[in-house]
Amino acid sequence: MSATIIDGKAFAARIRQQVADHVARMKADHGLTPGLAVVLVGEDPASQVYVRSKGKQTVECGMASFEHKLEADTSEADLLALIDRLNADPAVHGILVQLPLPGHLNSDLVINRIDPAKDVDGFHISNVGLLGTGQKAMVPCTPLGSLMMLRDHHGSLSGMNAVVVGRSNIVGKPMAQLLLGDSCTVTIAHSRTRDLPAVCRAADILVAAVGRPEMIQGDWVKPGATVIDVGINRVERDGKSRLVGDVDFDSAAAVAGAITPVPGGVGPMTIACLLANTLTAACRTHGLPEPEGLTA
Ligand SMILES: Nc1nc2c(c(=O)[nH]1)N[C@@H](CN(C=O)c1ccc(C(=O)N[C@@H](CCC(=O)O)C(=O)O)cc1)CN2
Repeated sequence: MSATIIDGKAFAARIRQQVADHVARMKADHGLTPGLAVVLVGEDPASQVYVRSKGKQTVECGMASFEHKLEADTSEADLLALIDRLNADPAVHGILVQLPLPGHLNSDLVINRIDPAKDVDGFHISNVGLLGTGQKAMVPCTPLGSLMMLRDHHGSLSGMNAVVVGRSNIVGKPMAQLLLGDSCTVTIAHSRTRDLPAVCRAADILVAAVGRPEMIQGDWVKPGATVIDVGINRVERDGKSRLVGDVDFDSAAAVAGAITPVPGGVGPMTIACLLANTLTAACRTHGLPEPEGLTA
């Protein structure tokens, strides 16, 4: 292995410390405590773990955490009514509805009910449009965390060839917009892209967000490229359950210049950026200066 390992766990800890320091100053100087409301519908085990972590890390940063756990058969009307209450609550600066939602609920309708100023996931159509037009937006947490790691590693990304494999609204599309905003030449590739290995081999920055375990092989990676692996896939190996990314780590790390591991890469940055977005939302709501280095 020759690649530098980009340590998302350590990076996320630094972000959380920056958030905690800023929150402490906000309390002391303005008597304000940022608040994050997280809504979980149903009992998906992975979602329960993520929501617990979000609540714990929110409190550890000195912010207020409001958890709303609803039954799996909650009606759309009841969920929308809860969002309306959170939109109107001045103690709540950020609202997040944990995804995926149970099948009977329309995720687009639910997300677009959130006040865009409190949409700390950056999934509301207004924030999608603001990001796409290069305006100040709430930015989705996983792409924001990936961008922070890339900026930290490279300094400027200007002029680099970036390939994003995956076209989801949550990761692939906003990641491409952010890289374009940093003046990369961006290609969005996907499962139907012709000669996907050759497209990937042209990338100085390769972002894998395709949701297929270890699909991207070492011989798809340009020597010296930076590989950001957004995939989190649980697979069975030798009778044990393990997490792997969308990149075949060992073969890619032998070729890449830098690579994020799974676990311990992009994943921890997702929650750290959620905390940063909650702080940013609170600052914007109260007309205070935004935290430096924690926004796109
Ligand atoms: N409303 C949202 N729903 C979902 C999002 C999101 O950003 N907003 N993202 C994912 C889940 N997610 C946060 O919600 C998330 C996923 C993974 C991690 C993480 O730290 N992963 C660790 C491994 C954890 C493990 O052992 O299982 C890692 O990669 O090191 C944090 C948050 C879907 N839903």
